[in-house]
Amino acid sequence: MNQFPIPVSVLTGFLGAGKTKLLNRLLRDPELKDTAVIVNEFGEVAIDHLLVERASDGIIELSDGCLCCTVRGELVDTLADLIDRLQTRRIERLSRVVIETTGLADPAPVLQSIMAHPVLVQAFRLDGVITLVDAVNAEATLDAHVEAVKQVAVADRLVITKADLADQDTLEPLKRRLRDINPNAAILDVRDQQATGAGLLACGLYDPATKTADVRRWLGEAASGGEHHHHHDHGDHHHDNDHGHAGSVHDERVRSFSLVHPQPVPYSAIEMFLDLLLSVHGDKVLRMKGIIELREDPSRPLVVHAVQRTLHPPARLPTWPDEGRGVRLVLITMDMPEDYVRRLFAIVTSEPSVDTPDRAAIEDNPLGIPGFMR
Ligand SMILES: Nc1nc2c(ncn2[C@@H]2O[C@H](COP(=O)(O)OP(=O)(O)OP(=O)(O)O)[C@@H](O)[C@H]2O)c(=O)[nH]1
Repeated sequence: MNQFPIPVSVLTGFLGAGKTKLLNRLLRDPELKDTAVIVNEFGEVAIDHLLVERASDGIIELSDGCLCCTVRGELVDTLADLIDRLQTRRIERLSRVVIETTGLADPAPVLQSIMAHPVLVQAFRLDGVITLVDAVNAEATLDAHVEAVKQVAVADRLVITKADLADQDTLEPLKRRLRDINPNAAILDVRDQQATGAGLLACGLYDPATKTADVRRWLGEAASGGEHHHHHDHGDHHHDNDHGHAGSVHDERVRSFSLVHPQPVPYSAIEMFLDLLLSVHGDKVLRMKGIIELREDPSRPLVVHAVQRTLHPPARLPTWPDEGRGVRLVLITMDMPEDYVRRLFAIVTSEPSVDTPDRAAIEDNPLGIPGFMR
């Protein structure tokens, strides 16, 4: 019997970053047996022989257009078709799906099309986003294209390619810039030993077998509890390296911050927070992940995970991955009024805060929170 839900990895990265080359290598990895790869063909980008050879094994290529827009419907059909093939035994087993997006794509709509689909969400779970960053061109690409910044911001893993071609002095500043945009993603070099199929693709947001370490990693500093962590607060933060890579105007729009509450909360409070946050400012939430101690069932943490407006069905972990308890949320946002988010969080977790209405008042009138309509 096939195991559901099937993990889906999204492989992204700007034009020519090396997605196809990496995918071809990974497909030779025995750990990626029974993996289906969905590649969108765009323009003249050809699929390597290896992919073509494996086509009879259930690899499905999208025929035209860009995944994020015109092929979006087709991606959903393709995933539905995979499930149909499994059920009719035309495919024996499917252990993972990898979606390679076009270089120009904003990955969020791709993720959303899976997570928001009522049927697909039962069969698939988003396992993670792997973003390739071309060491030679990344700085210029990040300066010029907000899509590239978003690709970095939503990643669970950042994989640097073409370091063999790059001036070695540029690598450290590039890594610093990536860490500034996305402090919680692991950064690897594509030549690293651990850049294997499992090492790269299995991000394990929910899988009880692997997720422990990952929950710690993606929670980053929030996992150590207590202190709010706040990136990009200091205007000169980008200027403190020797090479003057100041980060582009796009970088500045991306913020990563944590919300921490030391106590368990009722499910209704978390539900209200997420509802209000995602309905009003959902398109500014590039990514949100969190682990929550529920008052109703404190021994099994709730893992929540959202991409823009879409909240993935929350999962329960059998045990806590570390010492931390309470609520820890990490948000990666673009153009988000952070103050609003903090106030909303303080209200629903009923922390007293100057100038904010209390929770009962919010339940009566959510429009009463300052910043709600921004
Ligand atoms: N030297 C070197 N070349 C690389 C590396 N990764 C990719 N390349 C080369 O870069 C070119 C582009 O690689 P692809 O794998 O086609 O890139 P892609 O991201 O799939 O490109 P698009 O589909 O156009 O977005 C190819 O010629 C690769 O051989 C690397 O780490 N080192």
